[in-house]
Amino acid sequence: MEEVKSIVREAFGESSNSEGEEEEYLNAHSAENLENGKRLSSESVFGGSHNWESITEIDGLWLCKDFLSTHQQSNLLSSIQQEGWFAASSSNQAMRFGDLPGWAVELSSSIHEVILFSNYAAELENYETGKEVCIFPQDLLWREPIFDQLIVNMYQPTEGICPHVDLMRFEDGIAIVSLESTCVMHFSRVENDTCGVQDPQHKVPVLLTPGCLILMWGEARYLWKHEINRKPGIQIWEGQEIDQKRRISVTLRKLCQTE
Ligand SMILES: O=C(O)CCC(=O)C(=O)O
Ligand SMILES: [Fe+2]
Repeated sequence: MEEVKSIVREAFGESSNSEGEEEEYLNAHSAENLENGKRLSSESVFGGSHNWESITEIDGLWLCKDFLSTHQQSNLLSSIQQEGWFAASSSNQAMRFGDLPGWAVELSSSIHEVILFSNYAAELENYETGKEVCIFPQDLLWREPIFDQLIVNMYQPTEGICPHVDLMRFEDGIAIVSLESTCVMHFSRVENDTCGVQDPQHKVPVLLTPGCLILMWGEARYLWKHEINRKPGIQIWEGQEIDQKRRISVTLRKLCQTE
């Protein structure tokens, strides 16, 4: 708890409030509602309020549906468009390593800030309820830079991505921002011969809505494959098939250090 407070102080400056007032202020502004470790609300000093959902079956998988406002989504889309990466119809993916475009650096900072506040809210909840909740581990949050690799994917309505675990040349801690078409991402456990009891067909669906952010770390990053199958008949949510349109995703990762 003290450690988190000192991190928040380091990032946002020393509060002139007394200890009690500071606690009261943060309680009022950052922690609201946690049901069985599944939902968490936090309001940052930047005025944004964010709701997080943990996918209970998968450790290290968090979804923030309201990460980007409609306005922020259109700004992000126009920054991507201005890169001119998708001007040729043959091109549907762009990758950058090291120095990322300004808008991607800003996006990374805003992911960092939102997690920082939400982790703080989670710590307050942990403190009060005795439950352990962590949206993104501190060592990943404070690495420098937080992300140094970017992939922007543009998918036409029936296109998606096959089941995979992201390459081991990337560190733990992956963030994906989803834009345009809503879709369902499915997670399936990496096959493991030593635990043959698991149903190989079992898939965990996660609804990605425009402007949402997903975080994958730990088990979610290493022990689960993720995929998006947008072929007819697969994109079903609550019994309804979701109409598929063009979709753009922004994936941020950190390359492993090579010595
Ligand atoms: O488009 C997405 O949301 C997923 C992208 C992805 O999984 C990847 O690039 O490794
Ligand atoms: Fe991936």
